[in-house]
Amino acid sequence: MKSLKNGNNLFPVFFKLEQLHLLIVGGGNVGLEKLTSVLTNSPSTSIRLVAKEISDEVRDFVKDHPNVKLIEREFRPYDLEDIELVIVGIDDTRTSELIRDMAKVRGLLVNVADKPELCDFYLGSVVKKGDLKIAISTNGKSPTVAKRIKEYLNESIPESIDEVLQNMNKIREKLHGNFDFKVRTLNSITKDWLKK
Ligand SMILES: C[C@@]1(CC(=O)O)C2=NC(=C\c3[nH]c(c(CCC(=O)O)c3CC(=O)O)Cc3[nH]c(c(CC(=O)O)c3CCC(=O)O)/C=C3\N/C(=C\2)[C@@H](CCC(=O)O)[C@]3(C)CC(=O)O)/[C@H]1CCC(=O)O
Ligand SMILES: NC(=O)c1ccc[n+]([C@@H]2O[C@H](COP(=O)([O-])OP(=O)(O)OC[C@H]3O[C@@H](n4cnc5c(N)ncnc54)[C@H](O)[C@@H]3O)[C@@H](O)[C@H]2O)c1
Repeated sequence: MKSLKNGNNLFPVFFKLEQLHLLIVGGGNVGLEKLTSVLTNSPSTSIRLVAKEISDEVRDFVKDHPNVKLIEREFRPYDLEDIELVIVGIDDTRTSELIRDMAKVRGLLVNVADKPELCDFYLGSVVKKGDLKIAISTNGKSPTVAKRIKEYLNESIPESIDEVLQNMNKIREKLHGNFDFKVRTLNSITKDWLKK
């Protein structure tokens, strides 16, 4: 059996994307897919979307999002100005590589959709229940399996998990005493959860 150590070495983080500036290049199927993923999670993210042709579906999807600026023309290097993250989803690998190189010179983080070798980060499959969010990665091995695990978790985690989170948060805020005491109390309240 392959050593588990050689598995997924990606480091998961949760970006406060609504505080960052995102450039999306491409306004077709893939552009729409990535835009959907971003706006579903972080609806008020500042997004500049540049594409030679922007589909009606993309236009329709962003019509209630004044934070998304659509620019219908070819990508130009100055599109990278004041940007922190870049997602490229165009039907032109050579140009994708050029955009990636220009972005790297500026120290930006880049995802070229469906081109793992050009990515600094991958998008994950996401489960959301109120304040709970779980992001799934298969290390690029099978996005389809990531989607299936998302569906499985969506069905098996009850919506009421958010109530639990809100209640725990209230208790957490009311607890006085030193750090050790708080940690011990919160652990003891939750210790039998999964045994029920
Ligand atoms: C999670 C999700 C997020 C999102 O995109 O929003 C996502 N892909 C999703 C779906 C999906 N994508 C593809 C299919 C068709 C079936 C198939 O090919 O398997 C399906 C399934 C479907 O749509 O049903 C095509 C595909 N995707 C990549 C390649 C290239 C390659 O593997 O070499 C190809 C082949 C292109 C070709 O053939 O030309 C690569 C990547 N896709 C990733 C993310 C990153 C790794 C995530 C991970 O570690 O699992 C990574 C590495 C980079 C990135 O794009 O960020 C989203 C889940 C939606 C959900 O949750 O419902
Ligand atoms: N559609 C899918 O589900 C899918 C699945 C797997 C892989 N892919 C691959 O992903 C890539 C994109 O696919 P798609 O379906 O989104 O294509 P698409 O034709 O729907 O969209 C491509 C977009 O890129 C834009 N574009 C091209 N060159 C540009 C440039 N220089 N500057 C700005 N915009 C530019 C086009 O105007 C268009 O908006 C392709 O390489 C495709 O093979 C797509």
